[in-house]
Amino acid sequence: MSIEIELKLSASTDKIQRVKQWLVEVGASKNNTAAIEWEQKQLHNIYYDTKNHRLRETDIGLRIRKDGDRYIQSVKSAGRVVGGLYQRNESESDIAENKLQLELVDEPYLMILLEEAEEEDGPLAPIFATNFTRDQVTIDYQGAEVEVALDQGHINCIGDDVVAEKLELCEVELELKDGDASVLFALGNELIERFGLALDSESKAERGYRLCHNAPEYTKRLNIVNLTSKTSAEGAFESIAHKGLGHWQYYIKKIKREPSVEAVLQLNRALMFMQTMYSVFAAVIPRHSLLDLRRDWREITKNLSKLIVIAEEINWLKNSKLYGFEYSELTPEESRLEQEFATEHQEFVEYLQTPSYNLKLLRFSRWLYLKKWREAIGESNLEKIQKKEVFPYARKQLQHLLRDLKRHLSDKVSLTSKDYINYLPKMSRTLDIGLFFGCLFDDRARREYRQSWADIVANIQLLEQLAYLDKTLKEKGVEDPLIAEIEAETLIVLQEMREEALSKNPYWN
Ligand SMILES: O=P(O)(O)OP(=O)(O)OP(=O)(O)O
Repeated sequence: MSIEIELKLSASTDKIQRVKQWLVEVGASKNNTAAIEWEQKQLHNIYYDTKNHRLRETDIGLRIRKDGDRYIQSVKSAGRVVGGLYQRNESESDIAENKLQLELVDEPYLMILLEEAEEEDGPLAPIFATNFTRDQVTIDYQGAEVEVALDQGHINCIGDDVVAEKLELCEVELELKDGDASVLFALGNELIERFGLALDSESKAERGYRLCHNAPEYTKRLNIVNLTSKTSAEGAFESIAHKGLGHWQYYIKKIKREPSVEAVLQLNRALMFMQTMYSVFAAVIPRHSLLDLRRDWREITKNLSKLIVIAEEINWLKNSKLYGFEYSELTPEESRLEQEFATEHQEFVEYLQTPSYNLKLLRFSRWLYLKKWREAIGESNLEKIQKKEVFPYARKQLQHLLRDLKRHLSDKVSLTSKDYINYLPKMSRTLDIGLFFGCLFDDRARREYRQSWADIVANIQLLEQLAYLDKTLKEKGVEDPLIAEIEAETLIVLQEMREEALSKNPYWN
């Protein structure tokens, strides 16, 4: 079993030709000898799974590749994707014929998973195929050996669970064969700047499943970060950053495919999550090492901001209907929002293809992958933060938050809708911090405690929705006393809820 480290960039046919030409020039001028040698292959790959796609669920890709006269069976784990950089476990074995031979998988753990899937969920059968031409060359780039593959072809479904017939493939893959992973970022940077390629965090297998797996899509929510009490504060920071970035990437893939309001709201969640992370870890990760990155994310946020505002308004109107607030006067407003959303969506998707966005994401991925903050810390402090335990740190942060909550939401002060709404971002940040560190504490106690605060947040969101509805209706010359009634009731409920929430013993004590 080996670990594959690979940077993937999406391209177009003409860009691929230009990349090819450029690599010839770079290769030749470097060695000062003859042109680099390209190898061209026709690769035919069939991906297997059980009928209910059990392997997909376990994030395993199983395929047989036909490469000339060779048949190669490979199993890949989903691993970790940072920007377009993939780190995956991979097991490859030559097989005599076009037939799975699970006993050849050299990682016992993976072999057991595959055999179990077959025993419990039926035979492994072909699901989809990728057929592409690969132009491949190994270059020496800044002292490292990098295999560059230019892939062009298609993904096709096999069988009857078909969504669409064919998906085009056109991508550049940079695989590190020897040397430092930082070189992949440098080469990726060059390819984005020169040819406008875009980072791609969706593997061929993922795309194949999307095309051929007719399963309903569910909303993936940001959930608790996986930490143990042995994790250092620095390690916790990394896990949280990966979680935030993973959420961002997931919904970027979705938004590139379709104009989804939910995806925009979730992207906003990812941005808030990462912002909170920076402030919570200010004592661990020096602020000055973050300046450029924060500026980058601010600019990305700016490009998404209009879409966020429209998505929120669409969402408020939709939710209001669920509460029974339906007004024919608002129908033109809804259509206007839908239209604006479509236009802004188009613009944002175009922005996602620009070097400006892709270089920023690459910079962040590089910083995270290569733990670049360490350079700003200095030897002695580095040792300190590596030894700093997360548990006391987490407690301190949670305690600090509670003090702030008590100050603002004490049952002694009476609060208006506006006060609550103004406090909402802070409340949401508080819940995120619970996700950062929750894993370190008793799960039941944590859930119970969190629920009281989550209910408060849900009610404040209702107030926010009512305020928007009221304002929009008034603009149309409509007044509905029911809105004020529900608002008053919600304020009473919130008063009781905060009394109860504040009286509970926090789970970290
Ligand atoms: O040839 P590989 O192993 O890089 O695999 P692939 O067919 O390019 O697929 P992926 O998108 O998983 O790298």
